[in-house]
Amino acid sequence: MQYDQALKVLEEADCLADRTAVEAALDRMADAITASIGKKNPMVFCIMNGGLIVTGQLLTRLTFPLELGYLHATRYGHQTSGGDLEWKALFHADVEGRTVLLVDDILDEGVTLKALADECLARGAKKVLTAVLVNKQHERKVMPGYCADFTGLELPDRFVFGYGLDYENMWRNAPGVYAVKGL
Ligand SMILES: O=P(O)(O)OC[C@H]1O[C@H](OP(=O)(O)OP(=O)(O)O)[C@H](O)[C@@H]1O
Ligand SMILES: Nc1nc2[nH]cnc2c(=O)[nH]1
Repeated sequence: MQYDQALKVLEEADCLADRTAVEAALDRMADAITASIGKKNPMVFCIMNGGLIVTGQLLTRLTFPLELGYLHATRYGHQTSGGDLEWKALFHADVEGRTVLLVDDILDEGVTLKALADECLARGAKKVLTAVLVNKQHERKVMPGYCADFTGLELPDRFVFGYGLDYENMWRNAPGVYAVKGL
């Protein structure tokens, strides 16, 4: 996307959660995560690329011992609807017997998070928990009622960007969660 076009996208977008709202959501998530697994010496996995900012900002709020790693899988690319999940980076850590926390930007249909959680369990993780900044509200989940263990924001069924979420690979850096005009 060209520079001017990208500026127009942000200008015309609807801000669904500004920086203050996102920060408050991250605070709430961190408190709930700490209460749940603060004493479990968990392995935390950032789901790349979208999970980068949420994971980073969440981690500075988690003041207990943990190990950090990343997984990379994608199913949207430049599209606004998902396809087959493609692994970009496979496991490089041993999760056997461990408590695992997967952190991502969004749970839309839940295909990505469920596949990664299933993979952790198949590799012997003792418990797998999931955390997302955004849950998109609709009835197309991978299983009825599928949701993350820790959710920051419940947002409507629109294509969103910012705080790690991209629109055509741009604006992951936008300082809020925005919905693309018309999408
Ligand atoms: O719940 P789902 O319908 O599976 O969608 C959620 C996934 O989609 C996005 O990833 P994407 O495939 O766009 O890759 P990216 O993280 O590199 O942007 C997002 O970061 C989630 O991982
Ligand atoms: N950037 C972005 N990625 C997604 N992946 C699944 N849903 C979305 C969305 O609304 N925005």
